[in-house]
Amino acid sequence: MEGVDHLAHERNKSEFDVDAMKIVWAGSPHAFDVSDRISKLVASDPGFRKDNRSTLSRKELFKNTLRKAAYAWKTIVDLRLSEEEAAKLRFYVDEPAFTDLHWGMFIPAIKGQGTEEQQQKWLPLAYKMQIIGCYAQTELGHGSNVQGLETTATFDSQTDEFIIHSPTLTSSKWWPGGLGKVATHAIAYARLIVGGREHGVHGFIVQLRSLEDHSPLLGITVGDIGMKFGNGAYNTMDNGVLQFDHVLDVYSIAFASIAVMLWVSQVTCEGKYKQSDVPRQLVYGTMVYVRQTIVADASCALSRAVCIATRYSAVRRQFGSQNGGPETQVIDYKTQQSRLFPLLASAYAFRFIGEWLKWLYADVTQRLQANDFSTLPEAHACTAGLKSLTTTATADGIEECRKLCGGHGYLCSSGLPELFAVYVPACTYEGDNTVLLLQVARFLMKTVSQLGSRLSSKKPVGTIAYMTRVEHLMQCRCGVQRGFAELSADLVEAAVAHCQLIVVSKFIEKLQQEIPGKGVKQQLEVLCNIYALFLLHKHQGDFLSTGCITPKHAALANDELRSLYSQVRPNAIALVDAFNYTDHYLGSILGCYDGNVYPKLYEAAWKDPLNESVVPDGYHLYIRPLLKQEIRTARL
Ligand SMILES: CCCCCCCCCCCCCCCCCCCCC/C=C/C(=O)SCCNC(=O)CCNC(=O)[C@H](O)C(C)(C)COP(=O)(O)OP(=O)(O)OC[C@H]1O[C@@H](n2cnc3c(N)ncnc32)[C@H](O)[C@@H]1OP(=O)(O)O
Ligand SMILES: Cc1cc2nc3c(=O)[nH]c(=O)nc-3n(C[C@H](O)[C@H](O)[C@H](O)COP(=O)(O)OP(=O)(O)OC[C@H]3O[C@@H](n4cnc5c(N)ncnc54)[C@H](O)[C@@H]3O)c2cc1C
Repeated sequence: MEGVDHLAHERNKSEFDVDAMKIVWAGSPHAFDVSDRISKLVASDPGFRKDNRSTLSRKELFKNTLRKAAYAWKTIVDLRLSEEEAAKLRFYVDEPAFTDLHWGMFIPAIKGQGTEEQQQKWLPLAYKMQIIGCYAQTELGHGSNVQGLETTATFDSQTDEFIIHSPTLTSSKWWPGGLGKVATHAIAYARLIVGGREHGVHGFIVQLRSLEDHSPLLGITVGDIGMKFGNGAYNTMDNGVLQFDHVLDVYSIAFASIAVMLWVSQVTCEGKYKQSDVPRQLVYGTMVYVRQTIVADASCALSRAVCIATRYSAVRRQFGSQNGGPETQVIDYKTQQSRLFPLLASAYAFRFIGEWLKWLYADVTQRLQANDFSTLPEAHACTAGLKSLTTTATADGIEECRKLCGGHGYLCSSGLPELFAVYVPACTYEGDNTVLLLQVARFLMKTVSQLGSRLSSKKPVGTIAYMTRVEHLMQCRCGVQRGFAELSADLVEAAVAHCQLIVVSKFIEKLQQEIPGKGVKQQLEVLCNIYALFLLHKHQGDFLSTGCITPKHAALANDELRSLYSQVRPNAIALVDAFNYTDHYLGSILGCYDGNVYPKLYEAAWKDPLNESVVPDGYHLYIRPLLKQEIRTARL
């Protein structure tokens, strides 16, 4: 039944203006227009086909990614796309590639930490992709503990150059995306040594490969670190290993073009190190920037999984047939709703927290430029904490969506296994999620310790303003200061609660704005209430044990949740349509717009390479001898 909309009856039930909700989701009419146009452009171009990823070998997969990146770049140049349109094109191409690190970390690192002179030298080349960069921080032995990195950068006052060296196996750079096979340059992080003294970890721009024939420069050993989790998935990326060797050959390094990122500190020609008066934490600035983009991306990945699971739940029927009539749509089961609708609410909540964090980041950047560093600790805590919260919830949410789709969710053609495999490293990269929560906990404890302190006249503001209203924090401040490590598991829970408070309060603030479109605000209110009450329900033990609510409140919250799920039910399909995803982007038979799932699943199965022949390769060697009881004599 090609061309029939199997979900039309669901769409007819909706009680709000879907087109207006699409604008809310996109952020503005302009953002919607760009997103809509570029998504259709990508979907209609066979050059961006992606349905064969899970069956390609690593080499074929990687070559295909190189082709797509070159094709994407040609499209961007030929169509003279703006930066906003180019970023959307990358988003809808939907394939991790070296270009992400070039545009997402290498360029921002130079913009954020390089001197004006360095920016003038490197940015024009990088913008035209005449050099391709990566971000080489993590080593085999250390990722989280950045101050523990072992690579050294020793200033040689004779030649005015830095000699970069990997002194041990564990100091090999390990993981940087784009490094393995593509990057010509890296921002490499190394301990700066000047005149025999160490001055902590700094970033250096290092050329890795020849711009003529792509061979590694002298003293540089570089390659890919190998296959990662899942088929296709993140294996389109060449995460790499890199060693610098200068030990007996200073010229090898002199050959390379190396420059320290000097915004935070300076090394004079006479070989003197000068720390400038900006906080040294600004060396970590690129991570703050990327964490903020990761939060904005979480809602995209979660909404995609939720869209697939919601549409399929409306198509799928099991049990409950009355008098030979149709069986029950699984979306009508209360258990299905109680698993699915909080995820739908989370997708919207994360969308709005992403928007707010973008604003916070722009605000702190503006202040830094005016030498106002006062909000940096809060910005660090918010980006770290929200990155941790949203990526954990999204990875778990994608897996829950797979289960919500039953057996068919386990097929690659559902799109969910690959989405999970691509997404789940977000819980680790840009800071392990627990390590990041410990940073939030540290920030909270510091704030608590300053509450009521005679030495500090500062009142907590922004996301920690509520602390002045929490009386018992005043009593517990001394104990926590002494026992941080001992209490760290509990403090991580407190950090999550703090971040959830930010998400809920920013969702509520969003609803205080004018939101046009019939019924749109009402739908968002329902989702906001689901998000908050679901948390209360899930953590009711904590709320009850701390006396924040009574058992009666807990029961009422649960009743209210059930009623809210019923209100979402008729609008569920329209709420996921509002994401405005093309079938190409969703990459899922279960989530296709028209809901025509079964014929598509059946057809896709026959396209599997195993079905190219009726009798499989290997029959004569392994199956027939087994059947004929000849296995003992067969040569396996
Ligand atoms: C196809 C063609 C397309 C063309 C397109 C055109 C344009 C399109 C654009 C497309 C863009 C693409 C977008 C893609 C997006 C990017 C993709 C993302 C891919 C991700 C790849 C992954 C990369 C990485 O993983 S990089 C490595 C990241 N590593 C980490 O995160 C390490 C984690 N560790 C740390 O951050 C720290 O070291 C930490 C915080 C754990 C250290 O703790 P510590 O021991 O306490 O450290 P210390 O140094 O002593 O700290 C002292 C002090 O400083 C505070 N602190 C720490 N960090 C920060 C910070 N970041 N900011 C501010 N303050 C900080 C810390 O709290 C201490 O404070 P006090 O307690 O007050 O002293
Ligand atoms: C797909 C992918 C892409 C990546 N891309 C890049 C890149 O482009 N550039 C780059 O430089 N790096 C990159 N990385 C590396 C990434 O940033 C690190 O893996 C990450 O920061 C985690 O560090 P780690 O591996 O050292 O983990 P570890 O710190 O070794 O973590 C192991 C375990 O120890 C726990 N742990 C660690 N420290 C503490 C502590 N203080 N207290 C309590 N528990 C602790 C963690 O919670 C975790 O459970 C990438 C990683 C992945 C997976």
